[in-house]
This record gives sequence, C-alpha cells and structure tokens, in this order.
Amino acid sequence: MKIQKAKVGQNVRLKVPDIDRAKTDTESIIAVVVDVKDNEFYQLGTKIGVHENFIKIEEASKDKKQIMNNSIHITKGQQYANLYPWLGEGLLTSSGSKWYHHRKLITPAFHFKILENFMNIFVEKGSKWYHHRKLITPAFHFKILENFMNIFVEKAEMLLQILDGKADGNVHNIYPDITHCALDIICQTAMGVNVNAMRNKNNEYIKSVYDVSAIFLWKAVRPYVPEFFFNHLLPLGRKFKADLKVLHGFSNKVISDRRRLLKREQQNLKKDDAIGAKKRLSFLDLLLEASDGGKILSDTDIREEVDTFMFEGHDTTTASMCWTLFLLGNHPDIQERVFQEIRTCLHEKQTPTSINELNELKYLECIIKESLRLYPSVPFIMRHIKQEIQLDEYRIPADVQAILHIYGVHRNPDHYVSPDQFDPNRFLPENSTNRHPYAYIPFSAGPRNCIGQKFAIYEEKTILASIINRFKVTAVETMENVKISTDIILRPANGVLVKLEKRPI
Ligand code: HEM
Repeated sequence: MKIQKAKVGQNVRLKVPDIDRAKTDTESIIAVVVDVKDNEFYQLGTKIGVHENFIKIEEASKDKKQIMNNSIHITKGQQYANLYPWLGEGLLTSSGSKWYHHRKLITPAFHFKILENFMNIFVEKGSKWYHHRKLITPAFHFKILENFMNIFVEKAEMLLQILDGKADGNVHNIYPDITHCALDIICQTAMGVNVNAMRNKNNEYIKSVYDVSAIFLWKAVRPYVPEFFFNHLLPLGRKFKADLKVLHGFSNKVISDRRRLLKREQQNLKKDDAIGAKKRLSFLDLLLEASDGGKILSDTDIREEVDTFMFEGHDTTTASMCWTLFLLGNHPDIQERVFQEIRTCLHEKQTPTSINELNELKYLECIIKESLRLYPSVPFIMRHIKQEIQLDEYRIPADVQAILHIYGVHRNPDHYVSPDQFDPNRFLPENSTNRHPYAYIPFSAGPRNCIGQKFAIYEEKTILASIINRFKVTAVETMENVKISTDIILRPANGVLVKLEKRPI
C-alpha cells in the first residue's frame, strides 16, 4: 500500500468508503506503519501483522509480573481517551496503578471459577470443603450465584413472553428485545437495581449508548479535530454532551437507589439480628462497601466503574447472542442438534436453572464460541506500546498505537480451515488441542483480559437455551449479504431479522 509521508510507528487512516457512516469493512480502520520499504511502499499492521506481533510479546515475556508491575503494554491506546467523558477512568480505560488497584478490588465479584468450585464442593465433605469454604466466603458470597442464576432465569422467562408475541409468521427484529433483556440482567446482577428495560421500551439510555459508541469511532478516526472545536462548535459535540447527561443521570440514579436500599437493608438487619448474615448482593455493593465513605473510592470512582460495567456488561453479550441466533437461523441442521441437546438436558423445563445444567450444554458452548470467533463483539482493541520491541522481522517502536485486530486473527486461515465458515465442531475438545493459544481471543488475553467472560457465557447460555427450546428460529439475512456495523461493538447493521415458530412442548 502506498501512502503519503508516513513514518514507522505512525498511525494512518485507510480510505474505506463507508467509514464516515461507521459501517466499515472491519478489516481496515486504522493501521500502524510497521516498516517503510526501499520502493516507498509501506508495510502496515492492520489485520494480522501487528496483532500477531503483539501476542508474541506476551509469549516471549515469561515474567508476566514484570509486565504487570511496570504497566508495559497494558496501557490502552490513545483513542480510548475519547471514552473518558463517558467512562472516566473505569476499569476498561484506566492504566497503571489505578487500573491495578481497581482490578484487584473488583475481580472477586466476577470470579466465576470460585463459584463453580463452590457448586462442586457442595457434594464434598471434610477438610477440602472447609478449605474451599474459607477461601471463597470473604471474596464472594454464595448467595450471589443463586441470585444471578435466579435473575438470568427470571429475565429469560420475561423475554420468552415478549418473543411469544412475535411468533406470528412475520419477520421481526429481535435485537432490541435481547438488548433490553441484557441490560435488565446487568443492572440487576451487578447493580442490584431493576430497571425493567424489557417492559419500558424506547429506553433513552440505550439510544445514548449507541450514539456515544458511534461518536467514539467518529472521533477516533479524526484525531485532527481539535477538542474545543468538537465540544463547542460541532452539533455532534453538543449531541455527545446531551448523551453523556443521559448516561450519567442513569448511573447516578442506579447508585443512589442502591445506596438507599442498602441503608434500609442494614437497618432491617440490625433489627433482625437473628439471621446474623452479611448480605452482599452485587458488584456495586462491593464498591460501596469498599469505598469507606469516599476515602478509598470516591463517588466519581464508583460512577466510572458503574458506567463501565453497564456498558461492557450488556452491549457485548447482546451482540454475541444476536449473532449466535443469526447463525443458527442460517444453519437449521446445527440448530436442530443443539435443540436436541437442550431438550435432553432440561427435560420438561423451559429454561436452565442451575450452573450444573449450563455446564452440561456443551454443544451450545461450542456454538457460542464459534459465533464469537466469526463475529467477536469487540472486533479490535488498542494498546500503547511503551517500549520498543523487535519481533522477528518487525521493529515496533516505542509510542506506537497498536491495533489488535481480533476479527482478523479469528479469520486467519493459518489458524482456521475455511475460516469464513460456521463450524461449531472446531471447538470440540478434540479439535481445539493444537490451536495456538492466542488464535482465539474474543475476550482478549493476558492481565487485561475480560473480567466478565464467565458471567457472559453463563448469561448467554441461559438466554439462548431458553429461546432455542421454545422457538425454531429462521434468519432472513445470510452470512453473504448481512451488513456489519462497527463502532466499539460489532453488530449486524439491520439488527437480527428472524421468523420465530413456536415448537411443540
Ligand atoms: C460476549 C461478551 C463479552 C466480550 C466479547 C467481551 C470482550 C472484552 C474484551 C475484548 C476486553 C478487552 C478490552 C480492551 O483491551 O480494550 C474486555 C474487557 C473488559 N470487559 Fe468484557 N466482554 C464481554 C462481556 C463482559 C461482561 C458481561 C462484563 C461485565 C459484567 C465485562 C466487563 C469487562 C471489563 C470491566 C473489562 C476491562 C477489564 C480490564 O481492563 O481490566 N465484559 N472485554
């Protein structure tokens, strides 16, 4: 590719006709100049190159602690600064010691490994049980898991009622229904607040999430637009401000509602001391408790984390569930096979109700994984490379903004035979053993990987199993003609258009 006067390490924007409308060909958004050839051609890192190099950094670095403590290569790319007005320095965007400290604080609330262990040790006796119990109790109360599962099921059932009304032989876009369901789930599990987005349509919050995500991309590809000009002179800047008001208003309300409720609960607990149990229900409670009246976490710190989790915790899972339904709707044979698995596992029941049941749905898990391979909810991430690195024939200079192109890696034929084909069997254990450990990275990898990945898989399994168990899904668009819309999240541009047909019970 020939471009004008670019130096190694510089970001270049590639001309993609649709970029202004944020409907980009996901294979080329922003690239970094990796090398300048003698013939004035440039080697650009977009699709696979930079990413593969980056992952080798992690492989080469045996001493992961060194990376962590020095915050080398875990600092997010400059473009994330465009998210600061919304997410502030929450877990997703922050760096260095602030990120490290908050991640340590928050991790226990999302450590589902602990919860799985806990489920298993229920049947064990003696010292192992005692040891596990002691280990996990302070970090994560068992009550939380029960509550989460109950909430997943409750929301799945509400969603089914809504979808029942759409099983009428017509085509419906169910993307908004799934979004509302995912938002209800994250608000109730993580924040302990019931926002009832499924019943309360035309949700301003969701609209603002979409707008802000699109504006993020708009700004990311126009680093030359001065902040003052954007903030004060462009209508888009004013829109951004109005959207932020909606988003922050929503999260502030969630926090104050929860504070009030906790206070009431604490008072009731004092009255009813016979129970004596400490009731910790959500991630937000953990933050409020850890804040020590603002000494450790300020109100702004808490709001930034709440915004981060409300966004990361619903938009990503929504896209993933919708792409999965789209793919199943295009592959009736695979849908039939997973339907049989679900029926066998659930017998007469409509929805899964325990973690053990979810763990039994193995083929469904392969389907979700394969869907995240083809359509990763987060199609690319960015890192600020802090120190120069030499990787094979590439020299990545310091201060480069590297784009790690997850979408591209997942469709690399070196790692996947017929990479554009939907084939969940790739993720059967026997077919996964020889895969490069970094060839599949929908949740990123290393110390800044996704904190909510277990949560996401459990949530998706509950909702998808419920839908497939109730309806036969037929998609309208195909893999060949579906339009992809990329902002921060990779979504089907027209939503997910399906026909639903109720299955006999
Ligand atoms: C299918 C669903 C999901 C996908 C594909 C996904 C993907 C990712 C990816 C790729 C990253 C790395 C971002 C970067 O480096 O810039 C990330 C980080 C993160 N995710 Fe997720 N995510 C999902 C669900 C969730 C859920 C359900 C939650 C919360 C409950 C969550 C919370 C977070 C947070 C807080 C971070 C930042 C972690 C850190 O930097 O320490 N995600 N996610």
